[in-house]
Amino acid sequence: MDQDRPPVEADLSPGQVAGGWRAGDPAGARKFAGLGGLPLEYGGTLPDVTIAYETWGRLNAAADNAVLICHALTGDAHVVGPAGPGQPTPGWWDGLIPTYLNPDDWFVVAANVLGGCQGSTGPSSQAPDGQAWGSRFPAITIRDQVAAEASLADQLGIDRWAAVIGGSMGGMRALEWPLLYPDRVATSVVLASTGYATAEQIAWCAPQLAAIESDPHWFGGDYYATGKAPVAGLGIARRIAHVTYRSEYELATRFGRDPQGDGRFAVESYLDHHATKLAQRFDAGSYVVLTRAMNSHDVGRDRGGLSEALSGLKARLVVAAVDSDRLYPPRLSAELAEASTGPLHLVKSPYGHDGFLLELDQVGHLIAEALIR
Ligand SMILES: CC(=O)SCCNC(=O)CCNC(=O)[C@H](O)C(C)(C)COP(=O)(O)OP(=O)(O)OC[C@H]1O[C@@H](n2cnc3c(N)ncnc32)[C@H](O)[C@@H]1OP(=O)(O)O
Ligand SMILES: N[C@@H](CCO)C(=O)O
Repeated sequence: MDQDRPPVEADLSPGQVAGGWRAGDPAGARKFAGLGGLPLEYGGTLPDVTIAYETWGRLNAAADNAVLICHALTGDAHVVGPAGPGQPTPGWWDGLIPTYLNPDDWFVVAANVLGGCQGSTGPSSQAPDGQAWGSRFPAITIRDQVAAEASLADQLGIDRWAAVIGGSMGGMRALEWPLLYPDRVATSVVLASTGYATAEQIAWCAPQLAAIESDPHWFGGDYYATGKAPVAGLGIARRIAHVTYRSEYELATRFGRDPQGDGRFAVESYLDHHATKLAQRFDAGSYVVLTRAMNSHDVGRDRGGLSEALSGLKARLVVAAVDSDRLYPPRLSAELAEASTGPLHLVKSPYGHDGFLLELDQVGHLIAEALIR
């Protein structure tokens, strides 16, 4: 089998989850906050919630220099790196700190999202009975994820964020923050995101969920104790998703119809590579839970619709779209800008949705400008 193709079976060592971090792994720069029970939007309370986070800089005496960075679907708290012993990996937004967010000025916080697999409570975490939550992990929403971040902010002594910044799923949280907590956010920066998951976004997620859930090693979500993991299904999900993260133009000009010696088109090999990489670092259960949370996203829910929800927004909203983004097309960001009566910023990029991660100079300048008080 080609080494870039995820194996059909992943044999795991005892206690290991394919991808993802587990208690006992080196924490590196990560810190952990025990939040206790978290009431959930759909009802019930998730007990013993832990949120993993990293910080850069210091909270000033006025506690008015705190900035929250919200990661996207497969990101984590490690925005930039390396950041210390046991943390050799680069971050997913390397260069943002200190170039555009100087820790001499700002206290920057990034948390692994609720439902994730990089130290925060998710389906691979232990439930009170000592077994992994697995299929028992409750359905969560973007609002639940923001509520967990608010509880973390309480623990850190942050009453109000100078800015909450995020792209894609992180942008959903950056948008929900000032709606759930109007007095706790000065500025929200929402990148390559939307006010609600559209039919097409939900549609792209459907085959991804089906791929994972039909993997013979999924076991209804309770694979954690089996010694196997649904890496084939997760890899298929990533291949589908990754095409939506890039533009047709980029794929055409970068890969064309180039064949490889092994019979694959270059673009097939590229997708295989990303599938393998994700399966090595991410938990399929978290992928499912977080995908469903994104599908639930609708800031207009129980608030009279999008325009009504945004009409009373107290925070300043900075909205930016990537001009070549086919997953979160600029028209969705334009709706946000219009409803909040602000401008729509366009990031110029050939890369598509991932442009919010790759066009660091444009995005960094936007963030730095948004932070000018
Ligand atoms: C260290 C960590 O894992 S931290 C991870 C934390 N989370 C995240 O990063 C999530 C957000 N990140 C992402 O979504 C993506 O990684 C992005 C947006 C940063 C990727 O953006 P890009 O820099 O454009 O990478 P790109 O899509 O071109 O992929 C490059 C990889 O494809 C490989 N590749 C390129 N062409 C081919 C090909 N024809 N066949 C096989 N592999 C290929 C490259 O060798 C490279 O491999 P590497 O990443 O193992 O070094
Ligand atoms: N490449 C990003 C895209 C999701 O918006 C991620 O994997 O998190």
